[in-house]
Amino acid sequence: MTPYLQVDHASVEFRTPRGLFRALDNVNFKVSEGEFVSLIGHSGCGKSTVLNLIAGLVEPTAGGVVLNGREVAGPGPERAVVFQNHSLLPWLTAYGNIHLAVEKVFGAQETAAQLKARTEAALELVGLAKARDKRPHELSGGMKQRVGIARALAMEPKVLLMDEPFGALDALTRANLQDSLMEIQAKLKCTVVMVTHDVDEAVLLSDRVVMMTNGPAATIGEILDVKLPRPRQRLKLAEDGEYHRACAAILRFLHQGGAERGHAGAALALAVG
Ligand SMILES: Nc1ncnc2c1ncn2[C@@H]1O[C@H](COP(=O)(O)OP(=O)(O)OP(=O)(O)O)[C@@H](O)[C@H]1O
Repeated sequence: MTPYLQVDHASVEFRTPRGLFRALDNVNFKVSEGEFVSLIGHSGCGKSTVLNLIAGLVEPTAGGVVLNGREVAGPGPERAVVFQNHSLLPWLTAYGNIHLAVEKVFGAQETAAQLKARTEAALELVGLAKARDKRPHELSGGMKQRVGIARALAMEPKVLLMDEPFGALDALTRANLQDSLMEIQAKLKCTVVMVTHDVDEAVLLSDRVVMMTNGPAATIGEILDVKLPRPRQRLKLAEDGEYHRACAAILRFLHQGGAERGHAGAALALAVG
């Protein structure tokens, strides 16, 4: 079967003042349509570079990315990105930020009423209908991330790319948004690739977790299937043996395979113990 999305034996080198730096080496994995895949690995290993490669923001030096049978050759509206820091335009309201993206993607073929309906539906989807007229400085961190997610989803992307979307949020807001994301994904059945540092988050949300080795020249170490039925409820998972086995497998990889000997390994050993 042809995969929906494939990072196909991709390598990335960056030019630096000290010469070429090989960030990724022969990264190869496939994602099915509607699947939720997380990328996890130690800080600086190359997770964002993989995501940017899929987004078309970084060019591979070897290999490539194929989406739905077509080679990715730059950014496109069928691949929407949500960053850790919301990246909203400060002078526009929540409605305005989403509407701008909607207009860019659908403006040429749809009426003003249709664009308005799309924008309102996206606000509704993330539970922000009442905050539509607020500007980013009037919104909490979690609300800003919700607007960012709504803006990305309003573009009806084939693939939603998320780079540590909840990394800057407190634990409760984060849990809340994770639950919303699971509901939204169940409803829209979109394909998601998400970068995270958080083992629990990866297991809770993902169908598969792609574990990366440390850089330079990072590559895929292992891929874990998360065999937990959906819908998933975090409180029930706390007592689920399969959930704990999945978390332990990732921690083991990060500790043994992904971690450099030294500080990173020691820190994770504390987390496991
Ligand atoms: N434009 C660039 N030029 C030079 N080096 C870069 C560039 N972008 C990334 N790198 C390097 O490539 C490596 C991978 O970076 P990347 O941001 O993908 O890692 P990451 O796993 O997402 O990190 P973190 O978890 O800390 O966000 C790092 O060593 C980084 O310094």
